Amino acid sequence: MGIFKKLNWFFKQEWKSYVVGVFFLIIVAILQVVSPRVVGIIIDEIAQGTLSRSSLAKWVLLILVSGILQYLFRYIWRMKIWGTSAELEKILRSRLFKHFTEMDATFYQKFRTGDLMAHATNDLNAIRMVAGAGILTLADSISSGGITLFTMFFLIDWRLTLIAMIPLPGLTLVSRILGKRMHKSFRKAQAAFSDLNDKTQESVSGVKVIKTFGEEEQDIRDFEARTKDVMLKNKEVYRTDALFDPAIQLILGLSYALTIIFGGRFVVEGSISIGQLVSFISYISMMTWPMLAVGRLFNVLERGSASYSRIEELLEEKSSIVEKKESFPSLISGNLDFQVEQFKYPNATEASLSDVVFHLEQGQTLGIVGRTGAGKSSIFKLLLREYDNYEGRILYDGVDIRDYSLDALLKGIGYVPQDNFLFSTDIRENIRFADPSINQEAVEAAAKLAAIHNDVLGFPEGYDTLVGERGVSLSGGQKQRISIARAVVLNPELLILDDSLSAVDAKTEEAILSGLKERRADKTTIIAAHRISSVMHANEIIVLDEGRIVERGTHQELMHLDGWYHRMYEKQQLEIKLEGEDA
Ligand SMILES: Nc1ncnc2c1ncn2[C@@H]1O[C@H](COP(=O)(O)OP(=O)(O)OP(=O)(O)O)[C@@H](O)[C@H]1O
Repeated sequence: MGIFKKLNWFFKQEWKSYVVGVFFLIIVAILQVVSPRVVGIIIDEIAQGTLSRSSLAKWVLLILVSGILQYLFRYIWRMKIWGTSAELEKILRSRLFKHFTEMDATFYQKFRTGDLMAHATNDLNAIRMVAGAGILTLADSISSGGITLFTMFFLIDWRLTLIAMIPLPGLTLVSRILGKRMHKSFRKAQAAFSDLNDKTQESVSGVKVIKTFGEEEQDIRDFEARTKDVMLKNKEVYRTDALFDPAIQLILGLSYALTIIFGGRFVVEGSISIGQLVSFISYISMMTWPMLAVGRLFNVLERGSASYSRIEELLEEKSSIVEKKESFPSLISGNLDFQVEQFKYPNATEASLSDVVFHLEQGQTLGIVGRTGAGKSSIFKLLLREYDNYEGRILYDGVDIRDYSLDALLKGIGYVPQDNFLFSTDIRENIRFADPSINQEAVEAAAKLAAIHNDVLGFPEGYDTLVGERGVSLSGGQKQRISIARAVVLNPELLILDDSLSAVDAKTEEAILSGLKERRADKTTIIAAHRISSVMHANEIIVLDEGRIVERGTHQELMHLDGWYHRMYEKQQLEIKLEGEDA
């Protein structure tokens, strides 16, 4: 029943609908006892020979009217209670989604996509059942069970009612034992479903890779193992579930037996009429539903409670990135000072950045090169405030980036990530993602700067062409250039290109870089690349190795150093020459 307490906030908010729903539910319960009593009266009138045509018509009409009213009122309470429960699912889903958008990188490393999706679908469904089926069965079993018992007690015979109730405490025992088992097994089943969801999500998005490596068989086997696990855990849930109804039937069976033994004796003794015994037996059969409902209620509540704790655990996760109460609201601008003494990813043992210090005047460009895993992307993650747990400071115009509001910081940065991502909409919307009110002229200017404009004109529907799963397939270079256009369209204070030119050819790269230089003369740009040609015109270039700056300077200075940079440059020049000869 704890789950009702947890959902109290919702019931308080929606009490009106529930009051109307429960009111009609009680009316239906009262109407339900009419027919068996009327049947009992008719039987007694037959036995006494007093039944007339007109009294029979009266009783039949009463049964009919009660039937029609039950039909109407059932409709009302179902609409009220079911409809309101859908509202709960909506509220929780919005809350969960908002929470997802506020979470940091650590959260997304800890919880996988499929798992989060399982929470947002299956678990919310189980909670909605509490507010719908749960409330309904609770109110229904109490009202119809209570009213039936009341009628049996006061209108038929109180002794027989007490005797028939003897087996009822068994119900509490059964519910308690099976309820506990249900909670445990349902939690396990939901966790297994999360796991399966993850697997499905990963396999579907990675299907091309799986096929290229001919690993379908292995993947199918893996999938089957997880499906089997979900099935076995759900079987356990159903096994517990299946034990409820027979246990209740057994308890009811005992009640019937006691009623027939003792009720028969009372009829013989003449303390009750035969008609009353018939009504009483009908009432016992009417108790079947409230009692089954109690079983179902526990089932629904235990499932809901298991799911609610899973959702609560997610909602309790806190983002480590918190905005200060009095944050600096103006957009970032000015000089950038990056002074990180040490940065370690949460749970990592080794530092990913050590003593990385650079100063960038407004309008300057910084180049970052280094082997893979050297720490280039880590610098960007700190600039974008994906992590706060570093020693040192990052200042924009002398103000720590942790003092800016997140909005002010992130709106000032145009970021092209390494694994660029396009949304399933048209090219125009992808480019003006940051602000849908940007006009076509600005979109085209950004596309020209990113050297994608001519490609777009070549597509069947130009800027209206859909991309993503249902649209055209774009080449890696085209995707990269649309991502660049998206980042430059607002002419941000800081532009970050994280290996964003890797899939474009040398000529296009040159066109993009010179365009950026011209357009962004008064803005700051950071370019990380494997190709030296992407960074050689930067005001300063840093060479990273294992998270440390090992060489720094302009292209000329680095060439004189005769270190990693120089060797890399020579090697890449040689490759270009060989490619040219091949061609
Ligand atoms: N989320 C993470 N948790 C723990 N360690 C991480 C995480 N992301 C990156 N690292 C580690 O931090 C180091 C630096 O990684 P980073 O992605 O910054 O390198 P990079 O220079 O951008 O490499 P590449 O050129 O291949 O993109 C690597 O050793 C990497 O294993």
